[in-house]
Amino acid sequence: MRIRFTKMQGAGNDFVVLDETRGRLGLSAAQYRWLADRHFGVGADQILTVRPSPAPGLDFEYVIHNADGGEVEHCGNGARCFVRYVTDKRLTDRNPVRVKVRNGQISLALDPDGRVTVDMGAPVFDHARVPFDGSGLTPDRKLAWERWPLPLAGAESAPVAVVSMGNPHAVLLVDDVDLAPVASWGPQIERHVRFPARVNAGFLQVVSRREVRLRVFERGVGETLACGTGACAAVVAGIRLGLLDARVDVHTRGGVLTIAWQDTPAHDAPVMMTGPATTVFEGEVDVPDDLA
Ligand SMILES: N[C@H](CCC[C@H](N)C(=O)O)C(=O)O
Repeated sequence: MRIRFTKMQGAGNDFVVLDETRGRLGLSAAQYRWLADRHFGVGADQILTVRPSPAPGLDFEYVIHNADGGEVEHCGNGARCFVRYVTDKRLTDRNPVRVKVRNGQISLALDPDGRVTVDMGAPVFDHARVPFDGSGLTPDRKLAWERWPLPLAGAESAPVAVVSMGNPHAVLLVDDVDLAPVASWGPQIERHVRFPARVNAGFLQVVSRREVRLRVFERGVGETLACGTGACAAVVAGIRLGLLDARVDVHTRGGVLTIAWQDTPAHDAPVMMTGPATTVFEGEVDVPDDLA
């Protein structure tokens, strides 16, 4: 099947963007995997699909597939590229743009300086909705909020803060992200039995109350250069742990994201994320129809 696509990136998290506003492509999980494959296909961390509005008051539907072909609930860096795409392609003249994601809706705005600000919605801490199974574990409460000692291979346990941004995140504090056990702990945490839907694993280094460094081993992908929802989850966790102020610059390996969250007694304020969104190239490709 010959398809047109647009290659984009937000802080180095890269995407193949597909336009289904004039009809569905009907791609399979194997075809999404092929598109994301950096050797046999185009290459991307996620595949983003633009679909027409599913309901009044919404402008588009935003569908996300990880490189492993699985559909997921949310992608923050992808949301910024989404609004850049629909604006540059003149699919809308609205700003902000309201889009439906799997678990709700979000608002995306193009800023005058060319960056993009996304209302990422409120974080979720209810373990059943992450989902996370903390049964039988005793949380560590040395800081202002709880961290759960996730049993890993050997005698190790990873003290994780658990938060959902629509998609699940486990956030660990590390002294230096460059020395963090991302390659060894990342896969163990991603597929840990206590995260029944798997999880994105964030390694957070607090530089100051307004500056952090972050690496994320993403569910369904592996380590990416940046993770937007991971940056939101890490800052929210850092604020609840009492370590961060309400507005934080997150230094990722692919660029800087600015996250703002005003914590309240109900912890239900929306998280605002600002960062770059860039079109790299346009292309056409023949996607094999006979993939296993
Ligand atoms: N790997 C994530 C989806 C993409 C998130 C990330 N690329 C972002 O910018 O938020 C998951 O399985 O929940």
